[in-house]
Amino acid sequence: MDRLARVFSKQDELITLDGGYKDEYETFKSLDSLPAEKLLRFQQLSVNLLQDLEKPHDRKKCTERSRSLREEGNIVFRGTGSGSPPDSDRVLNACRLYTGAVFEAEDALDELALAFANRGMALQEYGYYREAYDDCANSLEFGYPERLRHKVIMRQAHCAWKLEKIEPLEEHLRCLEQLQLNDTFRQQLQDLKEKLQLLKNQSNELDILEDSKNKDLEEIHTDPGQRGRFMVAKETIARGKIIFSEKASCFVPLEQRLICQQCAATLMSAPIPCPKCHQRVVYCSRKCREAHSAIHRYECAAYQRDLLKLLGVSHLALRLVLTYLPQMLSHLQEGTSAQEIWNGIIDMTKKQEARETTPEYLLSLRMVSHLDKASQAELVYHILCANLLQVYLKEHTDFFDQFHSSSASTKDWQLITSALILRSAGQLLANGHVGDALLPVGLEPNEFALLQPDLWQKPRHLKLGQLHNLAHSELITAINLPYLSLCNHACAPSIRTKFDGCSVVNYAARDISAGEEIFNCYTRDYKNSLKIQRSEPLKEVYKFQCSCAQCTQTNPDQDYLNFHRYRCEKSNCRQEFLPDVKLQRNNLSWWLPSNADNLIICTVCKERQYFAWYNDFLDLVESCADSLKRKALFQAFDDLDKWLVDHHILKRNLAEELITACFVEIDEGTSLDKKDYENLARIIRKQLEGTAAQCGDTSMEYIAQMTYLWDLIALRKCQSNKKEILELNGKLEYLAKEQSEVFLNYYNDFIEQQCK
Ligand SMILES: C[S@@+](CC[C@H](N)C(=O)[O-])C[C@H]1O[C@@H](n2cnc3c(N)ncnc32)[C@H](O)[C@@H]1O
Repeated sequence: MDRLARVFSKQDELITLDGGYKDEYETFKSLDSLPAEKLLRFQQLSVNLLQDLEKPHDRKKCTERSRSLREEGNIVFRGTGSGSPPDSDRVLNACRLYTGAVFEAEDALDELALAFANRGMALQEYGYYREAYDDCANSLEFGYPERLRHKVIMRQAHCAWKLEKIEPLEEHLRCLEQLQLNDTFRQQLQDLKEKLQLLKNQSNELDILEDSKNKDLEEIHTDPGQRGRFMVAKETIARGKIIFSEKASCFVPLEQRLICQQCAATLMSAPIPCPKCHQRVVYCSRKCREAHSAIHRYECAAYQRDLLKLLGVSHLALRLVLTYLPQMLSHLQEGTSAQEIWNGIIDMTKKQEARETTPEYLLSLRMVSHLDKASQAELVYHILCANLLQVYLKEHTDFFDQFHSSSASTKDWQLITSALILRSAGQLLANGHVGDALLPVGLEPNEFALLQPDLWQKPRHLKLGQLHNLAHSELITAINLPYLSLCNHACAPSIRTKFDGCSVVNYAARDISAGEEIFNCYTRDYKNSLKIQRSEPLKEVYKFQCSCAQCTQTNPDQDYLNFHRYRCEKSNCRQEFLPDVKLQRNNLSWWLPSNADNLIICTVCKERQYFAWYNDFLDLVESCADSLKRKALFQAFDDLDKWLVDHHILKRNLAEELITACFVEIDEGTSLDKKDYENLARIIRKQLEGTAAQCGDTSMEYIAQMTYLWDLIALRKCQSNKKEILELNGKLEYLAKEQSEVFLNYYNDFIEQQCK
């Protein structure tokens, strides 16, 4: 980052942005008219930076590291020694080591092929047949030794049979027929042929095409004032109903998280890395790798240099341009100059059609941008990022080859590309979204959820009592959703957005009347923040002053303050009070280390509150392993009612501490006594009530907390009833598909029977 800042500040000295900001094209055109010497120096700085970022690559080391992990995996897989872990843990541990071997091999292809082959074997034994099938294909692709190929093809055929894929199975069997096989393999081949015949007899492969198209419940209106376009309900929409769904036009993983670059899957059992870009890009399947290749071919060299993580929103902007520029090309071929092409693009953005007929890229091209209102420093930063990416595409990829048949020159297309990246960056600052998902607690960004032996008993089936360990809500993608971006902001949103990989589903968060505007919330909502905490980013980033129903009422902070209601600790007062927002410097969370000097004063008797109980409570949490201290902890929790009223947010934070500490004990095999479990269940239920009140009963926060109750019910440590169990089950709708499958399996494995 420092290096980038140094280069950018040198480039900044070379350019001057004269006059007001016109548009993205004019910006780069004016750069192009710098004096030749300056322009050369300006571009050379980017070229040098890209060269500097190149990392030396030692293939021998890759080979050694990969081999060593593979050999370790082999030892674990064979499970020598009497103290070997149970079968499923042993195989999953081996998968984990083989995955390490796959990653470390990078482009040492011999090792890579062996690592994939071994992982395929372990995945097959575990029951991940689709993934094992892919790994066999990976291993063959990367040059698995000729004389042993029949083993891998046999495995592939076996997986194809398990997956009931008739055509691939036939093909693998045909291939095996032509190889020299010993008796054992001949016998296996014969068995598989019989299985194929059986499959064919019962085959009735009907692809059920789901009609995912919902009836349109919304339409777009335009406000001639500053609010621009906005979305309105065509008819009454009941709470919980799906209003619309959308597939992202593109996304990038946040913080270099290793999620599938094509479909954003997070729970991977057999990540397939790109062997060239140093373990930074993965896919959940060969199909996804294939589908993403049109984009990755232009990003691979940038990942190798670790360039993209330096560029923030400009990476998403690049991806948007890589995705839609080729789609627009046929409309722009005729343009003979950069100016003509740019005019063509702007003309396209002005035409209005119905949503169904609007190409996706036009929805993105029409998003609002506030670059004209950006500060000079911000603007220059985005210009330099766009320029750097254009230089990168020119110097390190064949991106510009696709324009050879067009009438304009490569130089024209370079200008257009920079301008489009800048335009997209400006638009994404005001329109980009951040997607979330539930992941295992404490998972490192380079670890894979489905390879954690402590969690799983079989593919996608958690072990008993482990659901709470899959309840960490994490931000994983920066994502472009141009249709959702048409919703204006209100601090009390009318939609609840579910992120499902690279798609979203938007539910009505409350009943919406016909003709009512449908609002999204761009910041934390009114129950989770003070007005001032929201209005600053809304002004800074989205360039408007919020005048929504919540912000314009007499006490705009009342709904948030209700979760900060205290009872004065002075014995001669003991009155309920709400803290004074101004005295608190707009931050009521005095318990966070960053606000430690924020005092709370009772607004009735004006006495300072000392909260002596707070540290005592945390000490008890620390000593939760001791059964007597644990009893004292439950008592201390009940005592919080003396000072914290209703669903005080701090009470909920402390409940979270208590619940997590107790579950650490449970995870370690401690059996709590009956009363402890009763107390724990009572506190979790109370916690769910509080979370429903502040965040809603379909929020990720609510679902995350629900996992604790499900675990207690599954472990038969607390009583439940059909109504509660079904109610909780209903929340699974709000989880991404891959997570809801795991939750549903858990429900079927351990909970459903208790409903009867
Ligand atoms: C994600 S876009 C929303 C759609 C936008 N109105 C359009 O025409 O494309 C965000 C931008 O819309 C405008 N906007 C959104 N909510 C608004 C509100 N409540 N009041 C005023 N302007 C708003 C701001 O310019 C903001 O930066």
